[in-house]
This record gives sequence, structure tokens and C-alpha cells, in this order.
Amino acid sequence: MTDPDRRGPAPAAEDPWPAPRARGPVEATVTLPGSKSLTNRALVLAAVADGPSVVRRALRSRDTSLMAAALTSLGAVVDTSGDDWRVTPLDAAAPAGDVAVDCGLAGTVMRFVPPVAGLATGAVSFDGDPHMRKRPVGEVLGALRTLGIDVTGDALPFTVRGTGSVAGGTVVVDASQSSQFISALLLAGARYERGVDVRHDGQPVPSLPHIDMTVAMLRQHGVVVDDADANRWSVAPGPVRAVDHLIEPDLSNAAPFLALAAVSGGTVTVRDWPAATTQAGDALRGILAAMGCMVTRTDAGLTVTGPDELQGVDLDLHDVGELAPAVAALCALATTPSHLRGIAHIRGHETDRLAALATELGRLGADVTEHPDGLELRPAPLHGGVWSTYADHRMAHAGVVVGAAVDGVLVEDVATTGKTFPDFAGSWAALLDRDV
Ligand SMILES: O=C(O)C1=C[C@@H](OP(=O)(O)O)[C@@H](O)[C@H](O)C1
Ligand SMILES: C=C(OP(=O)(O)O)C(=O)O
Repeated sequence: MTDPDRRGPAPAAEDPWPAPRARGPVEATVTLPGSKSLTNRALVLAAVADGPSVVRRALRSRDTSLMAAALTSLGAVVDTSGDDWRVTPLDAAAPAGDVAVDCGLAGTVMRFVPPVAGLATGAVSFDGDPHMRKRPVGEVLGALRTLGIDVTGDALPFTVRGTGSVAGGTVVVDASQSSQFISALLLAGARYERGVDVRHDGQPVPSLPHIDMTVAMLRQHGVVVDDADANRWSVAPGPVRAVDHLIEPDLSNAAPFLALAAVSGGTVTVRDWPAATTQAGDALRGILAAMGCMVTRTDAGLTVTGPDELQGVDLDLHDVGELAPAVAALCALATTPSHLRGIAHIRGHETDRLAALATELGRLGADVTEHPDGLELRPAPLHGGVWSTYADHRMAHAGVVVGAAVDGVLVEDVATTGKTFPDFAGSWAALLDRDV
């Protein structure tokens, strides 16, 4: 299985990586790579569209390369040679043959590609990294069976046998573990004979902005989506118009960079911050302001200036759980207590993030309590030590944020950031005037 961007093109960092320390206020302007969520949606929509299209300034990272490879194996042509990726959609009539899809550790590949595989012809077997076999996908696979697709299995490894057409119809899923269950069924649903009508039944769906992103992008492709009622999304059958997308910078990956301003009392600007966006990372503006930062958006981008004393916060991060690792790192460095709640679902992310954050922050001296759905942190002096990342890019982000403020933090496998950010270590070290 191909895995070209596991380490990115940059020289491998020392492992464990001595996280560079901010010796004073960091003053920097950064240009971030494109959004993973936007790139992988744009690729899926291009693969089921009615003509060729271009994904401009696509993110080139492990997750997006795996998505491009997966769609290619289903019969789409994805030319990733330049910054703008050119996609020719898959031809349902042309047998893809029996192929294998590597999901790596990408939730978007494991959940968004099986509904597309039903539209190809042939047996498509899915597998991924060891931890990926533990991440939930059974609700999506059960829904696909209800919609008329032959699927064997309830977790990785599983097989989808596509026949080139899917009946579609109504399904009920419990998406309380991941919003991606809903997005997955909506993205390809217009191409099903009866479209798809998805209802959620269960505890509240997390990460709703990501479903809004899916719906907004479907509408850009001319797909009719009814999301007027809570917990119900209905996609009318019809063509998915080919549309070129320009990918915004990844605002969730902005978290560690803006956090650097917060912990060093410096000023960091992230260029090209969109004035309007469906990205969950936009919530960083409010979160950092609540922690005492000065946050301004101008034509130059989003600028954050850190306070003299970082304030703790009491926040429900249910909608923006992917920000939790970086925010937890900031809370551990704050001068007042914090409570992060509503994020039980992040136990099903790249690792059990609540357990991982409690363990790693605790190991460096943080006063942290792990709850079933969150973390409580009280001010405590932190010290250096090894920070394990559990193959989780956002655990690495949290580790380097702590390491910017505390001497002697050694971040294991910082290269795991290649999941969504090529050469993260190089970009981070450059801000702190250090070679990798
Ligand atoms: O659809 C997407 O692109 C994503 C949805 C969210 O997943 P969950 O709903 O599982 O939290 C988010 O955390 C993930 O990083 C990306
Ligand atoms: C949860 C995440 O990723 P995935 O798309 O693999 O679910 C994440 O990037 O924080």
C-alpha cells in the first residue's frame, strides 16, 4: 500500500524531538497548508461529479494522499503532481476490479470512501493502521447495507462490493460517536437512485460544523439538500455538478501556532484567514479571546497577541472537539482553573485523546482530572519530560505548545504531524529560530 507522505519531504526530526522553547515573545506571520476537511470533501465530490474539476491549493499530507489513492483505486484519475489537483471522476460502468484501500489513520478515508465504493464495480477491501481498526465505522456500514450496498464487516478490515449503482433511501444512524457518519452518507447520496434521507437517533451529534461544511459543499455542486429539521438530512437524487474548489488554510492546524502567541505573550498572524468559513477552527477566535488574548482579523489574516497571564476557561467543545488537544495544553499553562466538557467522542479520534492528554499533561506535572466527557485542569508548575503522541498529530501539537513554555519537553514521533501538515516540525522550529 502506498504511503508517500508519512514523513513528508523534510528531513526527519530527531526522535524524541526536543521541543523548541520560546525564549521571549514570539513575533511571526505564518502561511498554513490547506484544510484536510475541505480537501478530502472536494476530492470525494470531484470523484462522483459529472465532469473533470480542479482542487486548487489542495493539502498535500498523509490523509489527503490516502484519499487521492483510494479514489484512484476506485477508477477516478487524480493528478496530484502540482499544487492544484486535477480530478477526472470515476466511471461507474468501468469495472474498478478488486482493489484495496489503505485508510491509514484517516477518519475521512475510512468513512467517506465506502459510500463511493458502492458506485464503483468490484470488490473493495478496506484496512488501515493498527489503531484504525478500533475507530468506529459500524454505523456507516450498517446504513450502506440498508441503502442496498453489499458490505461485509462492521469495523476495519471490511469489504464493499460495488455494482455501479445504489438504490438509496432512508436510513437511521446513531452518529453520536462521529459527525463523519452523517457526512459520509450525504457526500455520495445524490448519486443513489433515490438519494438518501439520513436521520440521527441517539445522543447529540458532535462536530456539527463539519456536517454544515458537507451540506454547504454539496450545495455548491448543485445538489439539493434539506437540513431544515434537526437530526435529519435529506439529499435529493441528481447529478453532482463538477466545481473547482480553492482550499482555505487549515484553521484547526492554526491552533498550535496561535497558541504560541498565547503562551509567549507574543503576536502571531495566520495569513488568509477567511472572513466566512465552515471550518470548526474558526472557533479559535472566541476561545483565545476567552483566555485573555487579543484577537483581530484584518486583510493580513488573523492576529493573536498573548496576555501577561493566560486565563483558564470553562468550555463545551462538543462542536469543535478537534481543537481540544491544543486548548488543553493552553489550559495546563493557564493561571486559573479550566474545565473542558462535551468531548467524550474524542476518545474515538486518532487515540483516546482524553486519556492521552490526562496522561501526558499529568506526567509533566499538570494537575488534571479526567472525566468521561472532558478534562479539568488546575494551575500547577510543569516540568520537562517525554511527551508521547500515540500516532496522533494533534497530541504532537499539544506537546510542542507545552514545550514552547517549559524546558526539556521531548516530543515522541513528531513526524506523526504529517497526517495533516507536511513538515510541521520544520515550520514550528523556524518560528522559534531553531533548526529541526
Ligand atoms: O468531517 C471531518 O472532516 C471531520 C469531522 C470531525 O470528526 P468527528 O465528528 O469524529 O469529531 C473532526 O473532528 C475531524 O477532524 C474532521
Ligand atoms: C479527528 C481527526 O481526524 P480524522 O479525520 O481522522 O477523524 C482530527 O484530525 O482531529
